[in-house]
Amino acid sequence: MQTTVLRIGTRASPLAMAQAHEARARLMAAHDLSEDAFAIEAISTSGDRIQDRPLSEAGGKGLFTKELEEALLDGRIDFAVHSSKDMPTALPSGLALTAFLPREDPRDAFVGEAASTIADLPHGATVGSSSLRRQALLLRMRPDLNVIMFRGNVQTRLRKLRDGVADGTILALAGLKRLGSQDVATEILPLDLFPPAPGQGAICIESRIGDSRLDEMLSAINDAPTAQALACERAFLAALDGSCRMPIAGRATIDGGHLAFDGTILSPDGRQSHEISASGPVAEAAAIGSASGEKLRRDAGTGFFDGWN
Ligand SMILES: NCc1[nH]cc(CCC(=O)O)c1CC(=O)O
Repeated sequence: MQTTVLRIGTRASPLAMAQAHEARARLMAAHDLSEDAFAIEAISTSGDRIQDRPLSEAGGKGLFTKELEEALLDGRIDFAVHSSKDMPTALPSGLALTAFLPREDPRDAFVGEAASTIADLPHGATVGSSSLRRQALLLRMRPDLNVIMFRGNVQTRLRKLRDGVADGTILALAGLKRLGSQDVATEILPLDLFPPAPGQGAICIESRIGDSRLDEMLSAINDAPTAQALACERAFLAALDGSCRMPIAGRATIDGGHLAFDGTILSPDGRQSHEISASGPVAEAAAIGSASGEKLRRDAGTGFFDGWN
């Protein structure tokens, strides 16, 4: 008989709940457990509450994770389920990312009202996105576009589109798929034109360091290639001091024991960019990521990073 209930912490948005359910389903399958073995605790975060300004101004990524991490450190939950893309590179001491689920499609999708593709949007059309990366990539493709801030969860953004607030928006295909809403995508954006954010499409689990019984359970659902790719992407971000304050794209792929990484940094207007491609053995995933970040930092020069804030 199951005696201890594992408490899963998650944000309350429909996408976050879908991710928590996926993590629970994988744990149930791996360990032959029933739903009763888990309790899902939905926790509201500052990132969910702040809707009136870009998160890059309000304090960045940690806004989606702070309250979950406090619950972990207080022992109110046993592990938290996150979108890796939302995770800061530095975690509070005592916590670690202990498992990654197999990565979903990392591509971005365009959801168009006025046209079904970015290329077909009328001159000067309005596209909503609060992501600095998506804003810069949009402007690189179409400098004529009027890019406006668009906050809120996936449903909120889709409602704003229907209300005519913008002619289109960009969302992660992974999120749309997890919500069963991939049909709203009118164009799947190619990786070379629209390189994804580090971590995009990968769900991660954060827990207390040293919880060995939990670590053993989680190791059964950890996807090694996703974990290796994320070690590289997060090291890249850390080397660039990756906050939400500049447009950064980065993606690693794993083929057996080999890792290939592509990274891009852009100016917010999309006019300037620096790119890197690197590869090597997966055992060096983090080293490849940080060397790539440092190389881009040198290529761009310090002015590149200071000029936009
Ligand atoms: N900041 C919101 C967020 N964090 C992760 C995803 C998508 C899902 C994923 O990347 O796994 C989204 C929504 C979006 O970008 O459309």
